[in-house]
Amino acid sequence: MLCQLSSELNRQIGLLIHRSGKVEQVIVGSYGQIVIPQLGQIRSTGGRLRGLRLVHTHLANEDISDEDLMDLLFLRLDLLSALKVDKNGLPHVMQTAHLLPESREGKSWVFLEPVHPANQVDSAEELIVALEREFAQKSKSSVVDSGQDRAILVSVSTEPRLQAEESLAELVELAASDDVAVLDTILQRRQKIDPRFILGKGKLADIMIRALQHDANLLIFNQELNPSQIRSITDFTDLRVIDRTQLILDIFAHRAMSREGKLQVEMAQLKYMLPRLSSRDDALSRLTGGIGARGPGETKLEIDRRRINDRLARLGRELAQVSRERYRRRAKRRKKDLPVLSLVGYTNAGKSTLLNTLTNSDIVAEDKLFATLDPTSRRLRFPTEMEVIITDTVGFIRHLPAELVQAFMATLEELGEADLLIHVVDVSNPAFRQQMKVVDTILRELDLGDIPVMKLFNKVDLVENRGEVEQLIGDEGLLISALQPETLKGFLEQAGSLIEKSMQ
Ligand SMILES: Nc1nc2c(ncn2[C@@H]2O[C@H](COP(=O)(O)OP(=O)(O)OP(=O)(O)O)[C@@H](O)[C@H]2O)c(=O)[nH]1
Ligand SMILES: [Mg+2]
Repeated sequence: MLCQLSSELNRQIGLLIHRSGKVEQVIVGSYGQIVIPQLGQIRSTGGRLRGLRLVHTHLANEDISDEDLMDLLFLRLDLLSALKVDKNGLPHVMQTAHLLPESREGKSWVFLEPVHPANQVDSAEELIVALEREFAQKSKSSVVDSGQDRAILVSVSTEPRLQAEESLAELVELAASDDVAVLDTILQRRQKIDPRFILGKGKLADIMIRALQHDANLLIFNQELNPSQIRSITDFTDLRVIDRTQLILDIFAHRAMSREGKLQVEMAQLKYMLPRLSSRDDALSRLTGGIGARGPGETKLEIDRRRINDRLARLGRELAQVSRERYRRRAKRRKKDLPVLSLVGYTNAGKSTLLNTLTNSDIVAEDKLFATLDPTSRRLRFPTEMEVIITDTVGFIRHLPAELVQAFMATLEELGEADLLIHVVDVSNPAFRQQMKVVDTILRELDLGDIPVMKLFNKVDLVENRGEVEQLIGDEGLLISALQPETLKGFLEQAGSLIEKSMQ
């Protein structure tokens, strides 16, 4: 009957069929194609596939087309069948394609043997159940914790390859630091970045396939996305989409311990959200699911601009209060007139570890980016009996979100009181030169150019060719390992005499 009607109308007709057998939609197309309407509301089975299969007619004896396959892919249809109609309006042959849990020869779909509908003996329902099971098995092995976000990281870059790769590697670390399971990374280098989708539709389709095969629920982009980009990519892929800034903000939201830190992070999150509120729609509500939703997230849907602005004003006042308190504490410390030595450096360079080793302390130091958010101070006694205050600070990172720079300005301002800055560098990181540049730039921006800086090249125990590194560094700084106290002697001597000089 489908074929007959289709033939009489001279238009393709399609049926979207639920697994229960119920026909969900009848779609009437043109002679050459049908357009499937938005399926948002129909999703019901909760599996990896959509729970709908499409059976539609082809009038010109054409095979399943690329457009058909795109529908199969993007709508995650259970099956897609094309029913060829002959000149008399009778069914002629049926072609069927379905998605694969694992790509074969670069293809993520496969065709079944074409059959005449009258000879169709295989059960579509059974095939779909088997497919679902395979998808589930394929992704089960890598599921660590069902509550964990499972992400594919995407970087579209105009930078040279090496730099783009390093930057993506850093995104992987950021994600891991936020307890996100990284399933796959995609790096694309382009001359120009697509303003709507960031990357080409073909590549986006590729990402879709991988997301489906890995059972990912999140896409993390290495560049900042504007609200409409988030929306178009979300609509296109049906995945939650966030950018690097949101990821960093989320890490900060997790880590902030002190009242001041918490206030600062909330402020940064709200500031980031504010311009993105203009398109009050799905794009935002999707953000409430996980990353990007912590901190001020829960009531996001009802919050309007004014309430955010009110909240920001209040946070500003509270922060001012907290900084006054901190200032008083600092003044007290100053009275004792102990010299201050501040550790600065790229995140994960080993600042906290060094402070621990030097002062026999036990502050948090771990292999995560932004382990330290709240500044910590300790007393340190030099072999010469001189006593100083040593402070640990939040680590720096390239493209530090502007909102965060502002938020942490107050904490970083304290660096202005340091008598000596210790720039800790992770020399075992291939990107250490670039990381140093980032730190230098931020120090300049903070107007700390006048304070003497001493460079410590840390983690030398991880370096394979020590001689080479020694040559590379020359007298730029000292090679140390924060884990090996015996390597710190030279540092203590130099720092001691530098401070004594500066005190005279
Ligand atoms: N092998 C080795 N590992 C080190 C050394 N110094 C630090 N680490 C490790 O590097 C990781 C990061 O150290 P942290 O002290 O937390 O680094 P940080 O600079 O305070 O980092 P943030 O607070 O995130 O900015 C930890 O896992 C440390 O154990 C070192 O000299 N050698
Ligand atoms: Mg630290």
